Amino acid sequence: MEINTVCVCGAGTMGSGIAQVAAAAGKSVVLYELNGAVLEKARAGIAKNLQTLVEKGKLEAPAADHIIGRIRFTSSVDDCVADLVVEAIIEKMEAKTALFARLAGLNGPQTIFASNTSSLSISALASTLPAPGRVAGLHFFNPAPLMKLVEVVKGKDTDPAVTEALVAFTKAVGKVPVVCADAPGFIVNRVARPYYIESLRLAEEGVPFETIDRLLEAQGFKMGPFKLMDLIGNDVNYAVSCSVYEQMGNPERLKPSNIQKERVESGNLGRKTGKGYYDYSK
Ligand SMILES: CC(=O)CC(=O)SCCNC(=O)CCNC(=O)[C@H](O)C(C)(C)COP(=O)(O)OP(=O)(O)OC[C@H]1O[C@@H](n2cnc3c(N)ncnc32)[C@H](O)[C@@H]1OP(=O)(O)O
Repeated sequence: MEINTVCVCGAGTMGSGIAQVAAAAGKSVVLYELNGAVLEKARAGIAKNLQTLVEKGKLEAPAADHIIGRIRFTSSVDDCVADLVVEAIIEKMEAKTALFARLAGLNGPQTIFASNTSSLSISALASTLPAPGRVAGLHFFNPAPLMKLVEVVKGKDTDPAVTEALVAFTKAVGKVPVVCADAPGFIVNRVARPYYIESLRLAEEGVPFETIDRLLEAQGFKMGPFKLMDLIGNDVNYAVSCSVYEQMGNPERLKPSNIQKERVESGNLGRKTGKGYYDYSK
């Protein structure tokens, strides 16, 4: 079950990063996004990332051209035919199931349907499709071109051959796969939840978020929790917080914070909107 062609659905931060990673590894990629402005931003972002690598001497200019040339940017769902479909659209189950149902009708029986969801149940997503055995999780981390880990999530019906194919694909694109069970937040988001939630509690109690970030970075964390939430996107992080909280039975210790909710409602989503906990507009 070799994966040579990849369709990435959703050209936001994660989708464009995954498309870049797959194209850089020689795969033929379709990047599908309905919103033309988002698609254009993705094209410009990938071109800029590749240009930066060229300027640093890490990539030859012709190789950069080949990488971006391997990505077909499209707003037409009819182009979404591939060996592997990876969805990285909005973190809502109904949107994901509707997309996969549509794409199942376009693709052949061998196509693998993978979700980059951070926390939604892969088994629940698969159960709505005609071939649940072809569905799995393929969870990249932000920024996808840099972060090595990928969680390969087995749903209750995922065919073992599909898991194997995704492990091989992950390695082929230069990442490190970890196969995990379909549990709330999988591994990383389950373990990381208290990093955010407890930091938000401290902020609610009046500790400045800059101080919390500074202290944790001084302890060796690459990014303090507030900088990291701004990188991930406060909308994404809040959706994951709510999803893990609900799936774990609403324990007080995992209750999402109003501070997160307020950031989402005010549109201060982090780096991608120019403002979150910090201001990136300057
Ligand atoms: C919500 C979910 O389900 C999943 C998630 O995504 S959880 C979040 C997971 N991500 C993390 O935990 C990220 C933690 N942070 C880090 O690892 C690092 O801070 C970082 C890699 C993002 C940046 O590294 P840094 O050393 O702090 O900063 P910086 O010096 O600016 O960057 C280091 C290199 O990365 C590159 N880089 C930084 N951001 C980049 C991006 N978005 N895309 C591509 N390259 C990037 C820089 O150009 C630089 O390259 P050189 O070494 O060639 O100069």
